[in-house]
Amino acid sequence: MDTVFIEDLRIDAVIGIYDWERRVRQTLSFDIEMAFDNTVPAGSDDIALTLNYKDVSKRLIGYVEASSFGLVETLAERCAAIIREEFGVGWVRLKLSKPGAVRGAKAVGVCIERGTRP
Ligand SMILES: Nc1nc2c(c(=O)[nH]1)N=C([C@H](O)[C@@H](O)CO)CN2
Repeated sequence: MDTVFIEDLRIDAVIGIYDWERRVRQTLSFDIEMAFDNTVPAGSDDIALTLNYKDVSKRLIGYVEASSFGLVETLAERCAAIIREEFGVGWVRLKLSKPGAVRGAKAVGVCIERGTRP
């Protein structure tokens, strides 16, 4: 299975369940793997035939910056749905990390897989 990936995409957002978290923006990190047949664009060297990681990144940046969910689970689910529905991706693995949220841990968060692997 081929993939297109986005690693450590950092986006600031309002996220969290505590009162103080509703008043600040925190940096989140996204690691994303998306199933895609890369032989098609490779055969023509045509950007239009790719799953364009810049387009996906820009869409997520806009969405996440405007979001204000309590749970990382909710945000991860919405982002996975955008990738699948708007970019025609059949399978996605999305890890959403909240760096520094827990003392002693480098990061905490969730990893979800949605859709069917080709
Ligand atoms: N499974 C989760 N656990 C926790 C979350 C979360 O979104 N999902 N959030 C928090 C707080 O917002 C935390 O990040 C503040 O440090 C706690 N646990």
